[in-house]
Amino acid sequence: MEFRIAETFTQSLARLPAKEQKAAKTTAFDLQIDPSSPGLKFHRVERSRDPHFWTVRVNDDLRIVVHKTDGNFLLCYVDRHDDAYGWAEKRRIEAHPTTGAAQFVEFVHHVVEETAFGGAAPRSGYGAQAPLAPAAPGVFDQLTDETLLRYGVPPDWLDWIRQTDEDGLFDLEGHLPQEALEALLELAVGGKPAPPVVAPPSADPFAHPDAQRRFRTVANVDELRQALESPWDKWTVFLHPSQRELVERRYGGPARVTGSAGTGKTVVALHRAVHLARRSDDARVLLATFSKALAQALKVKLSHLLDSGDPAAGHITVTYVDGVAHRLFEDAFGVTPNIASVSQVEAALTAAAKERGETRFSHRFLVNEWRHVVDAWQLRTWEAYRDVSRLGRRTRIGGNQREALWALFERAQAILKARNVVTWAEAVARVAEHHRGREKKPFTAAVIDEAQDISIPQLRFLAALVPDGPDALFFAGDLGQRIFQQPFSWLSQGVDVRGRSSTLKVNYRTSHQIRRRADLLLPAQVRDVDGVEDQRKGTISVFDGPEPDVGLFDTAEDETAYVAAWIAGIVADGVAPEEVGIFVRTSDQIDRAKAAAKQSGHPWVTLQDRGDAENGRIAIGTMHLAKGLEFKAVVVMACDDEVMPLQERIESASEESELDEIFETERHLLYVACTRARDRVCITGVEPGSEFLADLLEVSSRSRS
Ligand SMILES: Nc1ncnc2c1ncn2[C@@H]1O[C@H](COP(=O)(O)OP(=O)(O)OP(=O)(O)O)[C@@H](O)[C@H]1O
Repeated sequence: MEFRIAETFTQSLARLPAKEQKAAKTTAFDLQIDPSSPGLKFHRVERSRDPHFWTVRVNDDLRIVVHKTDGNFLLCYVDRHDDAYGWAEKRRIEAHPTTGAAQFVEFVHHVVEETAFGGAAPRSGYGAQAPLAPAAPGVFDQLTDETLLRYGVPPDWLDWIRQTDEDGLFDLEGHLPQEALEALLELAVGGKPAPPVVAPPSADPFAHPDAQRRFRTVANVDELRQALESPWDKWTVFLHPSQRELVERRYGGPARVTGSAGTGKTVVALHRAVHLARRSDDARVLLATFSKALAQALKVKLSHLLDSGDPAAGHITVTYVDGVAHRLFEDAFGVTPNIASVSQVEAALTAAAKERGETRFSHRFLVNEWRHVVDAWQLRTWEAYRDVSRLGRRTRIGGNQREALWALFERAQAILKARNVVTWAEAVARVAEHHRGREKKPFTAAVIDEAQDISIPQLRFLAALVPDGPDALFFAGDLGQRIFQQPFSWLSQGVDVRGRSSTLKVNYRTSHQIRRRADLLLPAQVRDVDGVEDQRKGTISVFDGPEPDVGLFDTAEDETAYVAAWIAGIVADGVAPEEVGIFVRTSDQIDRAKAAAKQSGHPWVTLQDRGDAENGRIAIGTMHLAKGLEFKAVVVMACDDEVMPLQERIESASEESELDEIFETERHLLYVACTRARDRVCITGVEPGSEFLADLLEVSSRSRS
C-alpha cells in the first residue's frame, strides 16, 4: 500500500499551535507505521459524497482526515472535530477525466458560499443547488469544454470558469486545482500555457506530475518526519512539475534556470544539489552563491530539505564562491592568499601613473578600466590587453594610448606583486589554473545560485572545479537582478548554456499586484551577451493582494510620518513586526528608516545585527542586503532624486557605457527591494523623487503633499 501526505495536510498542520502539532504528528507517525493498529480510531465521514474519507482521532478535539482505498492511504487534513468533518464533506478525490491527475475537487456551491466569487449556476453537478445571479461574461467565455479540461479544470467547474474574469480567479486560489488555476491565470494575461501531461488511462493518478505537487509518497517514518518538520516551507516537499523537471533533468552540458524574482530558482537549485548528491555515492556537490550572507541562507534552507542524518548532506558543500576559492588556494599552494584591499589597488594605480608621468587618464577611468577589464579578465600581456574585447566599454582608445595604459597597468601589477598581495580575481584565477586540465576535480558538480552576479574569473574558476561532462554545472539566476557584476560572455569562459536554459514562470512569493508593478521597472525581455534570451513576460502570481502604495512627499518628515502610520496600520491588521522590512538605497538613508520604525511604535534591528530569531523587530537594511530575503510587507524608503539612481555612482562614471550600466543596476536594485514583499509594499520618496518612481506610478498615479 502507498502511504502519502497531501499538501493540505502540511498546511493545516502548520496552522495548529505547537502542542497540537506534536499530538497530530504522533498520530500521523502511528498511521504510517501501521494504519490497521487497533489503537487508532477511525470514523467514516458519513456526509461526504466521497466514500473514502475517514477521520482518525488525535485527541478529544482534533481529527486527521484520511482518504483510504485498497491501495492508497493519504493524510489529507487536520483540524478541530467539526472543521475536519466539514472539510471532508466539501471535497472528493478523483482522477481528472482528461489529464488523469489525482485532484481534490471542491464542490462548487461550497466555494461560492465561502468566497466573493460570483458566476452563473452551473448546468450540472453538485453546485446546481447554489442560487446565484449570473455574472458578466469573462475572459474565458470563448473557451470550449475540451480546452478547459485539457488544463485540468474539473468538469463541474467548467461553466463557472467561463463566466468569471481574472480577478474572480484569485478568489479561487486554494479551491481550484493549482495546475488549472495557473493555466487560467496565464490565459487571462494572453499567455499560452503548456497543457499538463495527459497520462494513459491505466496510469496511477497519483504518479501524474500535477498530482505529485500535492500528494507525496512517504516510504517510512523518517521520510514522514522530514516532510512534517518544516511544514510551512511547502517547497521542501511539493515542487511544481516544471521545477521538478529541471531538478531531475539530465543535461549534456552546463545548464541555467532563469525566472523573475520569486519564481523558485533558489528552490530548484537546492533540490538540484540534493538530487545530484543522491545520484552517486561518490558525489561531491558544490552549492554556492556569490556572498557569504546568501550562502548562509542557502545552508539554512538546505537544512530544511535534509534531515541532519541524511547521507546526502555529507555530499554537499555549501559556501560562497570566494570562500571555496580561499580554501582551495590554501590546498593548492600551501599558503593563505593575501588579498589586496581596494585602497592598495588604487594606490598601486596612482603610483604607477605617477612613475610613468601619465596624466592623460583620470584616476576614475584607471580604476574602472582595471576593475572591469585588466583585473576582471586577468590580463597579463600587452597582446592580451590589445586584443581583449572591451565589452560594454565604449571609450575608444587609440593604439598609442593603449600601449601607454598597458605599461601603467603592468607596473601596477608589479607593485602589487612586490607587496605580496593578490586581488580576489587573481586568487580565483590561480586556483582555476591549478585545477584546469587535471583529471581529479574537487567537485563532481557545482550548483550556483544568484549566478547573474558571478564575475568573469569566478565563472572560469567554477568551470575548472568540475569535470567537463554532463550535469556538472547548473546555474540559477535572474539577469534582471544583476546588481554587482558587469555583463560578459559566458561563452568566452567556455560555459555554453545555449539550448540548456529554461525559464520559471510561476511566482510563489509576490502578489499579482506587486509583481505586476515591479515588472514595470524592467524590460519584458533581457538578453545576455551570448544572445540567450530571458523572457520576463507571461509570469504569473497565484495570489492577490492590495495595490502597492507609491507616494512622494514634500519633506522627509512627512515621509517618515506616512511610513510610520502605514507600518502601524499593517501591524494592527495582524502582520508581525518581524514580517516587515524597510530598505533604503545606502547607509546614508538608514536613519530615515529607523525614524519611521521608531515612530510606528515598534522595535527594529538592522540586517547586519539581525540574529536568526529576531522576533518582534522590524528589519532595516540597505537594498543590497535585501537579496535572498522575503517579508510579508516591505517599505522601500528614500527613493529621492539623486539617491536612486545614486548620484555618487553617476559621478564616478568615466564613460557613457558606464552610465548605462549604472542606471541598469540601480533599476535592478529597486526591483530586488520591491520584490522581497509577499503581500504589501510601500514605496516612498521626497519630491521630486527618483525618476524610477514614474515607472512604478504608471498604473495609478498619485502624489501626496
Ligand atoms: N513549489 C513551490 N511551492 C511552494 N512555494 C514555493 C515553491 N517554489 C518556491 N516557493 C516559494 O516561493 C518563494 C520564492 O522562492 P525562491 O526564493 O526560490 O525564488 P527565487 O526565484 O530564487 O527568488 P529571487 O529571484 O528573488 O531570489 C519562497 O518563499 C519559496 O518558499
